Amino acid sequence: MQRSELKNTKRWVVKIGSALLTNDGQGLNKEALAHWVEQIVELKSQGVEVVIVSSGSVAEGMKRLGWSTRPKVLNELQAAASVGQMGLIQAYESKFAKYDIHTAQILMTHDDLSNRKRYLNVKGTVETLLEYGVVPIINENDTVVTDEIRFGDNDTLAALTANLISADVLVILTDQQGLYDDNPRTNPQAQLISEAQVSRKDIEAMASPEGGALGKGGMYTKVMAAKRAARSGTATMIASGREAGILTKLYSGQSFGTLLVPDLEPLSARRQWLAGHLQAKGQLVLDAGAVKVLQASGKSLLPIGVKTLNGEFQRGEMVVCVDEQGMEIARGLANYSAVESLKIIGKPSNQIEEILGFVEDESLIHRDNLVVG
Ligand SMILES: Nc1ncnc2c1ncn2[C@@H]1O[C@H](COP(=O)(O)OP(=O)(O)O)[C@@H](O)[C@H]1O
Ligand SMILES: N[C@@H](CCC(=O)OP(=O)(O)O)C(=O)O
Repeated sequence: MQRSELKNTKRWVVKIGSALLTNDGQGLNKEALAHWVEQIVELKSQGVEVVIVSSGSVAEGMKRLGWSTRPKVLNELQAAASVGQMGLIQAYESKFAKYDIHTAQILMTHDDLSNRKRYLNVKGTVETLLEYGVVPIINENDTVVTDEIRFGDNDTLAALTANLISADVLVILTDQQGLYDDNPRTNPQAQLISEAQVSRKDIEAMASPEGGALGKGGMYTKVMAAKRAARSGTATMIASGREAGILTKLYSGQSFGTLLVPDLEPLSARRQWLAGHLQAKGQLVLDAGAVKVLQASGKSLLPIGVKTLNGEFQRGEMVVCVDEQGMEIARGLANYSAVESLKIIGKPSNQIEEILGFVEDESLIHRDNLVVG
């Protein structure tokens, strides 16, 4: 994708980060919010469907409750989120109402998306809202998630949303001009990267997880979000929400921010869902031969190629496959529970029946349920 092609795109996810929305902690910046709404209305008039992923509930809640530092206790964070979400949605709803556009609040958790039925349900709802010209406004359902299962940052949620609706473009608006070759907060000499292929390994190292006082994930989660978004062929742009008219400038192909081009083969819709299924229940450590086979041929993973395993997974649950150095190679759904798998790893598949007394499949993970990379 080139910048000049952006004006032919039809479906955008726009993520607006906490750092930006709240001017790094001064409560919701309603003037700026009105300006982004105005631009989204302009995009809609050009035929672009837009979904907003908006942070800011915790920051706005903190301001409403008179708290000056982000609480560490989960229940306090959740309380702030539930208070602040009211202000956030109210602000979007009232700004869009001026243009006779309806908004819809969608609060999601990772749990919702990892359940296939609920995932398809959310997808259907968002697509229906878009058909009716409504602007869905998505945030994490902060009040119900616990530390272990929360996304935390909204970059990941925005990328999964882009996968969910096969968006053409994911725009991540933040408080910097884009991705720099080093954190500009700590290195004033850092240079802006205007464009990069998403598969470039060095961009991860440039992006630090250190953000501002209220942002979560820094630039690292934005680069990882771009990689994730590329699974649905979605191009990502990281840009400054402080730049006047940024969304319409990007749409018209002007060179602002960082364009991360999806140069990887898009995955099928089901594989995207599988890959986005973050809650792995276990880990399989593969030998070098199995690593090679998975990477080169897209074949199923046989028990003989697994050296050890960790975790207490059941049949059908997600497991991560790593090499002997601990690097993730693939992830997929296990055909056998951890207890059963322990008995058959390192063994040829024709011994499964003798060992377990039954055979679910000759593979530990079938290729249809396996996502490599
Ligand atoms: N390589 C980099 N380029 C740009 N910003 C970076 C980089 N590495 C880290 N950052 C930091 O990431 C911050 C943005 O992330 P974050 O604070 O989480 O904001 P948001 O709430 O918009 O997600 C920037 O303010 C900057 O300090
Ligand atoms: N769900 C949280 C957002 C978390 C967050 O700050 O994310 P990010 O904007 O990616 O730094 C909120 O609304 O406050």
